[in-house]
Amino acid sequence: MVAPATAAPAAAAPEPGPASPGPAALPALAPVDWQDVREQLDRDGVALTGPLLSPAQCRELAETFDDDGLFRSTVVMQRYGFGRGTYRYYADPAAVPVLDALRERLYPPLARIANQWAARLGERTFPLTLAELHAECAAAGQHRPTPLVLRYGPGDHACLHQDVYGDLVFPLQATIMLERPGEDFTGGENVFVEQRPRSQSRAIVVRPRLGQALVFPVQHRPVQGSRGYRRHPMRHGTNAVESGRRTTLGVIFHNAR
Ligand SMILES: O=C(O)CCC(=O)C(=O)O
Ligand SMILES: [Fe+2]
Repeated sequence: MVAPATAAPAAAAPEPGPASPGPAALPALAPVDWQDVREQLDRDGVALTGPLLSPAQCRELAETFDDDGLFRSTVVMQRYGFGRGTYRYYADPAAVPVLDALRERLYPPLARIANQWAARLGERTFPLTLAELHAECAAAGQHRPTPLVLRYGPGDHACLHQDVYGDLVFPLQATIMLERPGEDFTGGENVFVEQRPRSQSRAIVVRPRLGQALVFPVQHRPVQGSRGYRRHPMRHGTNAVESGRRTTLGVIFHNAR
């Protein structure tokens, strides 16, 4: 179980930013304690940040769900056996300022964690800018943006899955809670299952609050064993919503084929 992070550590210095915060200024993103994220990932396989987005920014993003012009495709999950509920892929994430700022600012610290994992597992490393990652995706035939907004009503849920969209997979992703658990909806917890080689799998349940991000592995994470690091495959999903409306933002960094 991951303890809910509520307040930013007092010692975190604010990042320099524009004097008048516009929608893309993300003043609340500054105090992310990346060392804490790293430690949570190492310990639990999943990390919960402090609030990254203001309630107004969450509302703005949740409202994008109803703007048909913003999306390249819409997936009704029950049609594919993915669960129940609807998600929509943004046609151009850069056209949504809060989303664009969020992924640009999450990517470099996540790439540093990804590269530490790569060293542990003997895997490839990743560039430190999203533009370079996307250039590599394009060279691999992966052109389509993957950030998405998901909406669930009562009974809706997401089956356990991995967000792999091609050969090039950036190993970490984030999900941001855009509504208030306990107020806007009940149920709908984020669920993770970690497969432990030659052992029983472990389930993790997390309840992010409004504006908080969950950071977790797309496919697997390195876990220290007696003879070096081993891969623990992980899948994620969403428990059924009991009441109300639940909207989240999914930020996957690699593009799709
Ligand atoms: O419903 C959720 O919060 C999980 C969404 C998800 O699968 C994702 O962000 O990749
Ligand atoms: Fe997902």
